[in-house]
This record gives sequence, C-alpha cells and structure tokens, in this order.
Amino acid sequence: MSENKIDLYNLINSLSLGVLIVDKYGKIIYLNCEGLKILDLNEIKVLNKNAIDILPEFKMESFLKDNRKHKAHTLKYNNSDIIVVKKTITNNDSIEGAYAFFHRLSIYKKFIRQFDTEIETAHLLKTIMETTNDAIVYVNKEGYIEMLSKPYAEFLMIDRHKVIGKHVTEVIENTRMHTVIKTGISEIAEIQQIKGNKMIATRIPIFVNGKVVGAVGKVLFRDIDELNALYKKISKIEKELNLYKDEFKKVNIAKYSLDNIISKSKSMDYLKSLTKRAAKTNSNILILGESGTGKELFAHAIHNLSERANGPFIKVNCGAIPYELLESELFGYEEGSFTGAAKGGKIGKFKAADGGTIFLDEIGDLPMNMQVKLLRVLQDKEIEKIGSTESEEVDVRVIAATNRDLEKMVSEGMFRLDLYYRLNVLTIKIPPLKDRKDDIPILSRHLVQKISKRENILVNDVSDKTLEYLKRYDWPGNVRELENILERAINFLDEDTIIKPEHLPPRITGIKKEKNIRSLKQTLEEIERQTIIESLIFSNGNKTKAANILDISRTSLYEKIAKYNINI
Ligand SMILES: Nc1ncnc2c1ncn2[C@@H]1O[C@H](COP(=O)(O)OP(=O)(O)OP(=O)(O)O)[C@@H](O)[C@H]1O
Repeated sequence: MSENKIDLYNLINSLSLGVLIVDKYGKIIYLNCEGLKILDLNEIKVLNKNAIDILPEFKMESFLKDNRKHKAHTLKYNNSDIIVVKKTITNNDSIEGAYAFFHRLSIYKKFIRQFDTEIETAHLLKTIMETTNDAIVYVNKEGYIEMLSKPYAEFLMIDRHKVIGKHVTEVIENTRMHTVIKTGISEIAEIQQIKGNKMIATRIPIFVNGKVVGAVGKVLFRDIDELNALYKKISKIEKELNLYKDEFKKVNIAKYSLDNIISKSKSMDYLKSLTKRAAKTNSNILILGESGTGKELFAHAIHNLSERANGPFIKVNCGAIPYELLESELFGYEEGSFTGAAKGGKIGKFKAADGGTIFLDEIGDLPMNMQVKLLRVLQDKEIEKIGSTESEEVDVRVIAATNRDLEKMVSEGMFRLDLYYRLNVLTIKIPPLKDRKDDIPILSRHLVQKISKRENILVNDVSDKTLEYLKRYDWPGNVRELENILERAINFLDEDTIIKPEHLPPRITGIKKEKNIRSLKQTLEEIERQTIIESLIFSNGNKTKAANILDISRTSLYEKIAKYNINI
C-alpha cells in the first residue's frame, strides 16, 4: 500500500463513523474500525469477501449496477436502524467501486435532540439577555462577544448590536474574560475599573465535556461606592439590631434560680425537688399560692432549670393590663389594623417569648374572651396577630400563676374548665409563710442582707427576740410582707446595727404585749415618733413637706424632732 493510501486509511479509521469500501465487483476492500464496531464484525471475516454475502442489507452490488452516484437510506441490521449514505468512486467516468458512510440512527436522533436543546437554550439565553437588569456579557472560546445585556451596553454607552462579534478586549475596559477562557478558573467578585468606576465583576468559564467553550461575565454592582454605602447602612442597622437584641435579652431574662429561693422547711424542700423535675419537661405549669409566697421566683427558677434557659423569659401580669389592650399585648397587631396602631405593627408577648417561656401572672384575672383565645394558642401552638389573616407558629412554654382559687372560679363559671386543665398539667402549690415558720429565721436574715445592701445601711443581724416575734405572726402578706417589715425596721435602726423588737411595728410585737402594756402617753408618743420618722422618710428629709403631710406647723415639727431625738 502506498504511503498516501496508509494515511488515508488511518484518517478513515479515526472517524467516528462507519466506512465501507467495495471495488467495482462488490468485493469488500475496506471496513474501518468504527464500521466493524457498529456491525459487530471481524476484519478477517469481511475483507475480500463479497458484500452481498457478508452485508446483503447494504445492497452495494445493486447500487453499483444501478449506476447511481449517490444514495441515502436506512436499513435494519441486527435489529438496529442504520443510516447509510452511499457514493460511487469514479475515475474518468468509469465506476471503480463504491463507499458507504453509516452509523446507528439512534446516534443521530440523540444529536438532533441535543441540537434542539441547544437551540432552545440559545433562545432562553437570548431572552435573559434581553430582559435582565444585570450587566452580563457572554464570550465564546476565542473571546469574541456573543451576547451582551442591555443594561451593560447602556452602562458602557455602546450599541450592543455593533459589538457582537468583536473581541471582548476591544469593548470592555480592563476585562479579564479572555484570561478566564485560557485558565478555566472562575473569578468571583473581583474589582474592575470601568470608566472611572470601580465595579465588582464575576467571571465564570463555561465547560462542555471538560473543555472551555466560552465564559459569562457579570457586573454585580455598578459602582463599589454604592456597595460601600449599602454595606455601611447594613452594618449600622445590624449594630442597632444587636443593641436592641441585647437590651431585649437584658430585660427579658429570668433573674432568679432555685438558689435564690431561701428556705429550710420540709415543705419547701419537697417543692424545690418537684420544681427541678417539672422544669425538665415541656409541660405547662400552674403555680398556686397566696400573694407574696414567691410564685414569680419559682417561675424564674423553672425557666432557668429548663432547656429553654437561653431563650427569653417574658412576664405578663394579666391583672395589670387594661382589658382592651390585653389581646394586642399578648398576640401583637399588624400595621394599620386599628386607629392608633403603631407603624410597623407590634409583636405580642407570645411571639417575644418564642423559644422560651411566658409567665402569665394573675391568670385568674384573665377575662373570659381572652381565656378562649389563650386556650386556642395552647392547643394549636399558633398565634394570630390582630388584623392578620395568617397564623404564626410559636414555641412557647406557659407558666401561669394565681393567688385565686381557680377551681372555685371554674365552679362559679368564672374560669373555663378546659383552659384550667390545659394550664394545670403540673401544679406547684406554695404553702403560705404561716405554714412554714421554720423558714422565717433564714429568710429574715437573707432579706435583711438584701435590703441593707440595696439601701446601703449597715445591719449586722436580727436579734433572737425579734425572730421570736416574727415567728409568732401569721404573715397574711407572706414573704413580701416580711420583706416590707424588715425594710421598715432597717429604716428605724438609727445608730443600731441589730434589728430588735422595738424596730418592728406594734402589730407584730403587740401580740405578746399584754404583760408589758405601756402607759397611754408612752404609746401615743411612740406612735408620734414613728409617724414623724415615716413622714421624713417619705419627704426625703424635706421638713416643710413633712410638716404639710403631718398637718402641723414647721416649728412644731422642729420641736418634736428635738423632743424625740430624731436623727435626720
Ligand atoms: N423563698 C424566698 N426566698 C427569697 N425571697 C423570697 C422568697 N419568697 C418570696 N420572696 C420575695 O418576696 C417577694 C414576693 O415574691 P413573689 O413576687 O415571687 O411572690 P408572688 O407569689 O409572685 O406574689 P404575687 O402573687 O403578689 O404576684 C419578692 O421580693 C421575692 O423576692
């Protein structure tokens, strides 16, 4: 075989297309590698054999006989459809043989499908370029512009139709699109100076079958100053937001833990261990107890012991919020939902407590219509702002407290039974102070320390005698009353640093006073002295004001201060 012929066969062999060559008698003289593969044949079996015997489906003999120059058709071979294009080989008008190019039809169908998809994609791309608000350019693998979006052209102040087909370096200042094509490496958010503006450009190479076929460039911001201004604005807002978040956290945290609940009695020990267990669950908790027994302290402690400890703790005093504001306080409202509604609306306490605990104090004071709404929230775990048609999910644990007899209220139709059941999943009933008098000494000493620190008054102790009196009293106002009495005593201390019975009000020390009854004059003088001291405390030492309160003249007040040796 001549060298030219070998080259030619090598070339044909490398084609991904079947090639069959027959001489003028229809004898197979060549079938290339791809052809053998498509037809699943062996070269030895076919070479120099008559095509009519080996490949009758190709009808090479009849093609030669018919003296046709060119024919394209499909045929069936081993159950696959083959597409064939035949041509005669001529030399000075005489037929020397014929060749056939062939392939599986399915391959062409795939090409056609791909082609259709490419047309569709190109159409899509064109539409994007026509309608986008972004500055986008698409270049081919040589760096020539194929597409340029309208905003980009406007920014560059060029006619975009005129630049299509031009090399990107001729059109866009400081471009690196051609480099991206070469390196195949994306460049994200790089600064590019165009027409004196610093822009942020992103360039992405497009790969097909592992080869770069082009690149897309996008200008993210027209001008970096715009971005800087935006960034400054965002970071300012972010700082403000964090400040508010911190403030919100500071205000809405549970300050007290179980350690802040001072006690020595067995009943309180039991309650504390119950609290620990209850806190770990996610159930609603009802805290019952007379006023001043420490219900709020327990609510704080439960939150702090629970898995929600890092979430907000929001307290709502149901009895202190005016009836008409309760719903908006609890659930919030949308902007413009009623006259006087704040701009931007308002988030309610339930939303504020999302991920944490809401403490509904004085739940017994909740009006009936709100009881219905609260029940719905507890059932569905969803809230609906006033003026909103959509409900919002909230993840809140409810701790409710009251000093009222809820069961009695239920039987009187003042409190909904279903709500009572929902709230009363776990109950913590705090005994009144009179039923746990063992707590009084330790509590008194703790409270004295707390008050003396707060008031900056030195107090060393509470005398045993005083404690005796304190233990004898029944404390209808519970720990809060004890705290008030001790605060009052501290203010009456004068030079003393130990709280003695004389620093307590008569209603407490008077209990066992029968044996020691003083004269009427002495008693009246004691009352007069204390009243003067109280008026002076109230008026912050302002004697004119104190005299007015007491309804006596200033001179008379001065005389009495001197008489009773009151140290202002
Ligand atoms: N065991 C205790 N240890 C320390 N301080 C206590 C204890 N019990 C109550 N106090 C204090 O007594 C005061 C009243 O407590 P708290 O407000 O928790 O009572 P309450 O039952 O929620 O009252 P109310 O029903 O009036 O809302 C608070 O100053 C609290 O710190």
